[in-house]
Amino acid sequence: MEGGVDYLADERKKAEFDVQQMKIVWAGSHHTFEISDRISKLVANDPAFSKDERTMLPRKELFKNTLRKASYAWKRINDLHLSEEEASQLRFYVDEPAFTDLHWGMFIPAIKGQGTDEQQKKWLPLAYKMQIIGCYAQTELGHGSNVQGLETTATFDPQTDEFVIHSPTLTSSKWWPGGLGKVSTHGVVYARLITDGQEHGIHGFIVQLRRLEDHRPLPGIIIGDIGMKFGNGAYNTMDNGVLRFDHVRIPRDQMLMRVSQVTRDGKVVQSDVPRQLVYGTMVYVRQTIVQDASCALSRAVCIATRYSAVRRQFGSHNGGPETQVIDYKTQQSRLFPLLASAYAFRFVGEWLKWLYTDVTQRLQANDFSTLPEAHACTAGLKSLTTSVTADGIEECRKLCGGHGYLCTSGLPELFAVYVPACTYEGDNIVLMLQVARILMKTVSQLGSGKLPVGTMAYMGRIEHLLQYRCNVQKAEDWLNPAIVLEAFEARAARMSVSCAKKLSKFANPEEGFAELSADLVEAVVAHCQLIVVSKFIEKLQQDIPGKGVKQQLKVLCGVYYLFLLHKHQGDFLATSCVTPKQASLANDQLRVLYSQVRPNAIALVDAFNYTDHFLGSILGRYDGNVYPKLYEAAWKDPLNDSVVPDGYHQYIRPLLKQQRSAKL
Ligand SMILES: CCCCCCCCCCCCCCCCCC(=O)SCCNC(=O)CCNC(=O)[C@H](O)C(C)(C)COP(=O)(O)OP(=O)(O)OC[C@H]1O[C@@H](n2cnc3c(N)ncnc32)[C@H](O)[C@@H]1OP(=O)(O)O
Ligand SMILES: Cc1cc2nc3c(=O)[nH]c(=O)nc-3n(C[C@H](O)[C@H](O)[C@H](O)COP(=O)(O)OP(=O)(O)OC[C@H]3O[C@@H](n4cnc5c(N)ncnc54)[C@H](O)[C@@H]3O)c2cc1C
Repeated sequence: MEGGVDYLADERKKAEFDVQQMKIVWAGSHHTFEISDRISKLVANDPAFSKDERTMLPRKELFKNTLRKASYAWKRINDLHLSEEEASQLRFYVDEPAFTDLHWGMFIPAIKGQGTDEQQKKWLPLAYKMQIIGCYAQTELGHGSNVQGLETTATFDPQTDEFVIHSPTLTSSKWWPGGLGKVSTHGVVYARLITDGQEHGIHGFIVQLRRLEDHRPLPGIIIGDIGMKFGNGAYNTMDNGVLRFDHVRIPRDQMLMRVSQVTRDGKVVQSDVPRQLVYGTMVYVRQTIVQDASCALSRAVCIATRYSAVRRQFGSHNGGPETQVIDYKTQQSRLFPLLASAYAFRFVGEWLKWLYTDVTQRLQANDFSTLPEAHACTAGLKSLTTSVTADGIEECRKLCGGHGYLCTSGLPELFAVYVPACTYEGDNIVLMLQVARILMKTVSQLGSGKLPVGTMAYMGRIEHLLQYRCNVQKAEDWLNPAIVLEAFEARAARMSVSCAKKLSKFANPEEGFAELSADLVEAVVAHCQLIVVSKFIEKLQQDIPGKGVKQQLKVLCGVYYLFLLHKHQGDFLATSCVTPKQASLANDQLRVLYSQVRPNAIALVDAFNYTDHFLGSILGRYDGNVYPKLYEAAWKDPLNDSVVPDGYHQYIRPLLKQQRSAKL
């Protein structure tokens, strides 16, 4: 068989819904669809943004190429007078981690969130025009998760009205900040504030790192790249850096002073905003990471789904074509839950963006009441969605068999770029434990008359949820969203209450928390899955136009929650939320839903509207023309530049000769 063009054309004819309308649902609105469609094509059609050789370039060339692309992207953004939204879409579709991610994604938000109006006025215009380039320098060699444990010091010198930034130990060296190693001129540096010999916790400081004239480090600053990271190409386009300070002086007004101020005489004055706002940039980025999870997962799923329709293996009858691997039930049971998860994460990401916007507006009006909810949701959902996505990309690689292991499948690089999302912006377990603390606090306050709010509101019905009995009697009952929601609520509530009961037996609550932390993480997973399920169900209550679109989303929603129910049936059974019979009925219904996804699978991934450039995968090509393109690409590998490889005369020939003479 030559290529698979016909298979995908046939597949597209099977779709039972309006794909164009689904594209709009996926994008979020007509407006965002129009922008992302236009900008993704602009990037795809510009050879300057080609990614073809990325996995083959040595680090120095790779990095220089990233600089070239970033600078060209900036030129295009200015030449075309792109809006902020269009510019960020352009950077997204260029699809190459770069210092610009940290400049726009963390340095600017840190100044916006933690700087006073005056500081914003001074620094933001420079940053917006990229007259300075910034990074977010928090993590150190010795501490990342434990932010309170950071060792860099910022000591106020009242004589000169300056802070002295210093790295007192090797472990206090800043280590990991993206964009720091080779590019940033400035950084928001997190350090321990000391005035008059007293410590006042961790604060952010704007520190110039390199001279604007010749890019050399300023006196007292040692700076460099931390070295190669996992995978070819992948995150090695980023200059994650190391930074040490030897008594570097900065003016007092370069401490970000929205949360606390240091006066001319060295007094620390707390403003009325909570100190947790120092962590605000992380909350913002965690929220964007949840949105990004649906992008990364949908990309892998798009590749694996298209290839599964092209690939045939076994099952030929009377010389007819073999079976498309997508028709194997095992393939469907691994692939379709990931497809459903991509949609689920899209909608929960949309909701989280709304929540974050709402919290930001409240903060501006000095209403801090929803900050704990924002922290819990961003931390929990960041952990859940990145873990599922990282595992999901690897599963998609396996779903593509041997060819998935080739760099030209796009999957190895996608995995290597994506997998640190489980670590950066908060290690997933550390963040889950943050949510666990909030859950336990909520449970402990249940009798006090203080009603839980937001995503914890279901805990307010604890008596009912503890007595709940699921009344599913036949498989189709599992299509009822009210039944499903209650089952997920009861499971999450019972797991939390069970942890709280065990905790209460410890004389020392901290000891108990440490001892039970693995169980607590499981309760948090149940709570976060409930959030995702409930936001998917809420989405279905909206008016969704387009023939068959809502119906397809209903099917995907069912796949999402029934797959979770099946995978975690141990939880549901152990907490007596469902009986073994009901769990078995759920699985029967899940199989029915898989067969409803099957004819629509290709159209459902087409709805992501990804260009071949963005997908970067021969297996995931829109036209399905896989084999000729794989064959063609092999010959482009530098190893095939010559028929006889370099090293033949030195290593192969002597070996063969030796074996020949041994025979003789
Ligand atoms: C279509 C769309 C596409 C979009 C595309 C966009 C693309 C996106 C891609 C993004 C790429 C990003 C590139 C990578 C960047 C990586 C950057 C980093 O890693 S940078 C480095 C990232 N580094 C990390 O993430 C470090 C992780 N570690 C931490 O965050 C903290 O150390 C800690 C939270 C674990 C503990 O902190 P500690 O101080 O010991 O705190 P305690 O436990 O004692 O709690 C005290 C109280 O505070 C509360 N609270 C806590 N946090 C927050 C918060 N954020 N807020 C509010 N509240 C918070 C807590 O609940 C408690 O409340 P209460 O009980 O008193 O009421
Ligand atoms: C690609 C990449 C980019 C990054 N970019 C930046 C950046 O731009 N700026 C920046 O400042 N930082 C950056 N970081 C650093 C990143 O934020 C930290 O690595 C991250 O927060 C995890 O911290 P850690 O390395 O200290 O992990 P550790 O906390 O040392 O984790 C090690 C292990 O210990 C476990 N563990 C730790 N604490 C606990 C606990 N209390 N209970 C149970 N288990 C625990 C963790 O689960 C993990 O398994 C980046 C990191 C990466 C990988």
